[in-house]
Amino acid sequence: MPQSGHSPARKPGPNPSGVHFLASHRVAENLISACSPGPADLVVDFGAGFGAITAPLARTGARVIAVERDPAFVRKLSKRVSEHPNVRVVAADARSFPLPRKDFLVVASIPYSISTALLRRLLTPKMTTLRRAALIVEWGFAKRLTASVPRNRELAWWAARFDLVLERRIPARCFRPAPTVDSAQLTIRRRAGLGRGAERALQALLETAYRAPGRSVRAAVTERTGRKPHRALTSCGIDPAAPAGSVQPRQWAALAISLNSQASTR
Ligand SMILES: C[S@@+](CC[C@H](N)C(=O)[O-])C[C@H]1O[C@@H](n2cnc3c(N)ncnc32)[C@H](O)[C@@H]1O
Repeated sequence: MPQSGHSPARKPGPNPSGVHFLASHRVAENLISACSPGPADLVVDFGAGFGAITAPLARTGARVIAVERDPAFVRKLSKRVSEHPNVRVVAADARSFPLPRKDFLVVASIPYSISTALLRRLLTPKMTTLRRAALIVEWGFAKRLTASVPRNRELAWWAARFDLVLERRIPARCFRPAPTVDSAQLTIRRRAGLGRGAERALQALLETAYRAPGRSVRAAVTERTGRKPHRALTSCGIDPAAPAGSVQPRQWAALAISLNSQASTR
């Protein structure tokens, strides 16, 4: 996270301008324990820098991929973790680095500037293999992501399929140099029970709902399914007369599961 800008032309050094390194072991440990990685896990650290997170991750025995774009940091980090064969340092851009095809975790303090792009890569695809993530992100960004009612369809899609939790505030003083704003620890876990069919139902529901978020959820679901949804809505705790844009992500997830199971038993 904390990075107010990244010029590809800047000179590497111990403290390149605009990059804020995590300087708190406790914050790194909290982040790692939110995912509890072990030797059976694959963990990706995006924007690994000098390894404030990669180094303690290495000691968990998990297989670690540390992705870092700056060649000078890549060299230093490779040296630092050279005694850990479970760590691979990759010189790459986190926005295009190929994500693992098998189940993986992410533990990272990601640059502010790529937060949205990275979350889009991790949370948008239907076929994502991300199981869990613990991220340090900018405080305001974490608040928007975890709002009880998502502000748009993309956030609703992420928050309905993944449980997004703002765990704690991380004061700016935990970084060197300190950024101007605080950060947050965000944890991300896949919701159980949303299979392929329910995900398709969810996508269709959100498309319809967010086309006219002020319209009642009853009207949106009726349009989508062609059926009267009263019982399905109330059993998921949704007021049928409420605006479609006011439904909470976990309610959308429950509704998609319910509508999908009704469709498959008819
Ligand atoms: C905020 S620092 C965090 C460094 C380290 N994880 C820490 O906590 O101290 C962000 C790091 O991400 C790297 N970075 C910035 N943009 C990147 C990108 N698109 N892909 C990969 N790394 C990037 C920067 O070079 C920097 O090392």
